[in-house]
This record gives sequence, structure tokens and C-alpha cells, in this order.
Amino acid sequence: MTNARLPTSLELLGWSDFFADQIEPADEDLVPRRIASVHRARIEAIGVTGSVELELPANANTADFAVGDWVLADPSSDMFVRRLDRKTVFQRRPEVGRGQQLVAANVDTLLIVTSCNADFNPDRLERYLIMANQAGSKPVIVLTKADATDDVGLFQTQAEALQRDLPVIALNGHSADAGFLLRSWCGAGQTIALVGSSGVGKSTLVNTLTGPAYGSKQKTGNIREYDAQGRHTTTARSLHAIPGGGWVIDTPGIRTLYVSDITDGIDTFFADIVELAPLCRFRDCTHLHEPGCAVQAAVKNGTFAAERVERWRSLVLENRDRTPTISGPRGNKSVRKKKY
Ligand SMILES: Nc1nc2c(ncn2[C@@H]2O[C@H](COP(=O)(O)OP(=O)(O)OP(=O)(O)O)[C@@H](O)[C@H]2O)c(=O)[nH]1
Ligand SMILES: [Zn+2]
Repeated sequence: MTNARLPTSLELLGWSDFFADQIEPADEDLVPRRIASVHRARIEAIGVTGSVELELPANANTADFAVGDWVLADPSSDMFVRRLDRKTVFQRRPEVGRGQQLVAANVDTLLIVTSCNADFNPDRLERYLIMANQAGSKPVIVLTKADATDDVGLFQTQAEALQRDLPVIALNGHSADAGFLLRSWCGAGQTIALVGSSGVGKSTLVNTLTGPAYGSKQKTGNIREYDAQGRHTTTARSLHAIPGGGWVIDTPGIRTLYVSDITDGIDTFFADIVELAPLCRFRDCTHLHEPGCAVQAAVKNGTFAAERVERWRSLVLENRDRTPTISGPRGNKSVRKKKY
């Protein structure tokens, strides 16, 4: 440890070789900035000297930017010049409309937040895990409201069974212990993002992690706006500093999480099944009834449960139905690898 190099200010912001390698000689006069909040008409970014409002070209659409993005800007005008490739990106299909909605970028760890009550739903958690795998972020399940149940162990066991080596942390979001329990993912330069349904305690946890400064930091987001029905909703996402550590991105509650365009994530989550498919006698085996099916053989000998194969099949079908044919599961594979 004594020889450890101190991170530079940029590295404390989450900068790494992955981004440095994208800098070209022509970029010499530009400075890197990290996007801290995205609003309908403006974007705030953080640089080593503090936060700035990014100037955008007239044709820019703020929906193309994600909180956590790294961009290059002109230091004198703060004019946006170009966005650097993303190391990870978490996006989802909105309830209405087409395309994907950017949720957060360059997130090292995705905290999938659910509470120790009726919100706990293994099927939904499975979808989040697939999304995290697809995004390229490491998933951690956070069970909030552990103080309000006698069955924490039960929730914890069920969550741990979802994926091999999955960290599951049960906590009380109001308690300062929460920061201690999550410390291994919140180190200097690390970025975490919180996702989960409305009301599971994401904002509460962000408050606890960031300390009292968060509440007064109205400027950087978490603004409550009114939607069309006059309801109060959290619409903005934003990047907040964790004192003495990394960064946390709060995201609005997600009502319905659709599975679409996530072939790679499904393959990772169900790697045990996917790896067997090439051993089936028929190349187009549906693993339902064919002779010589390696997947059915594994179910028979108890390697995995028939329900797991069922869940895999239904997610593959849902993904196929919802993925536009232009960027369908097959077409995506070649362009999707690591470049977002
Ligand atoms: N007992 C207990 N209550 C909690 C805990 N975490 C959150 N709460 C309460 O649960 C309610 C909802 O918490 P929020 O933090 O607003 O939930 P959210 O996930 O940010 O909700 P959205 O902003 O709608 O996405 C609040 O009344 C919190 O005080 C916890 O760990 N224990
Ligand atoms: Zn088969």
C-alpha cells in the first residue's frame, strides 16, 4: 500500500485508461467533463474545477446524453465537442414510445434496490440482473427496510439464489450503517447507480450515502416535477458525490421493466443453459421435445430445474418480440460488444 499512487483529480471523478485511450492529438485543447445531470433543455457537468453548465450545439438533443457520460468540451466556452465511448450503459425501453431511454452510463456497480416487503419479486430482480449484465455493470442487490421485518434472512436467501456469487446486502436506508455496508462499491473514483421501483427507498439511501449536503443540492437534480396527471414524480437523474468516496447516481422509480434488446444479458444470466445448447443434436433445437437435447438431459439429471429453462425460454421470446427487427438479437451481437 505504501507505494500506491494517489489518484489524480480526474481519476477521483471516475476517469480511467478506458477514456484516456480515446483522446487523440486533435483533442489537445479540450478538457474532459463528466455529466452530472440531464434536464430537458440543459446539461450540467463536473470537471476538476467544479460544476459547469455545458453549452450545447443548436441541434443537440439532451436525450442522447446519460448521467455519468464523459464528454470533451472547450475549456473557455464550455461548449460540448464530443462524447467519449461508454464503458457501461444502462438503458431501458420506456412504457410508451420507441427506442431506448438512457438511464446511466459508466457505472461500475448497479445497486438493484428492493425492500423486504411486497415489493420483493424474484422475477423482477432477475430482469434487473439481466439488465445489469447487459449494461456491463456489476450487480449488487440491496434489500431496504430490513428494520421493518423479522424475515430478513428469508429475503436474503431468496435473493442470493438468483445468480452465482451475487452480493446481497440487507440494510436500513435511514441508518448511517448503510454507507459502511456498501463501502466496498463506493471507493474513490467508483460509480454506483441505484435502480428499483418507486418507493423502495432509493432517495433515502442516496441521502444517507451523500450526507446532509444532498438535500440542499437542488441544483444538481432530483427535482420533483409534475407529470401530465398532476402527480409528483422524480424525473431528473443526477450524479452525487459520496464524501470521502465515489459517486452515486439516483434514478427515478421504474414501474415496468421490459426485457428487450438484451440478448447478451440473457446469455450471461443463463450461461449454464446457453453453454449446453451447442451439444444438442439439432442446431435449431428448441429444447422442448427433440431427441438428443442436452438441455432436457441436464434437467433430467437434476443439473438445473425445469422452471429455470421455462423462465429462460419466456425471456428469450419476450426479448425477441420487443426487439425491433432492424437491431434484432442476431444483428446486434457483432456491434454490441463493449462499444456503446
Ligand atoms: N423503515 C424504513 N423505511 C424506509 C427505508 N428506506 C426508505 N424508507 C421509507 O420509504 C419511503 C420511500 O422512500 P424513498 O427513498 O422516497 O423511495 P424512492 O425509491 O426514492 O422512491 P421514488 O423517488 O419514487 O423512486 C419513505 O417514507 C422512506 O422514509 C428503510 O430502510 N427502512
Ligand atoms: Zn436442446
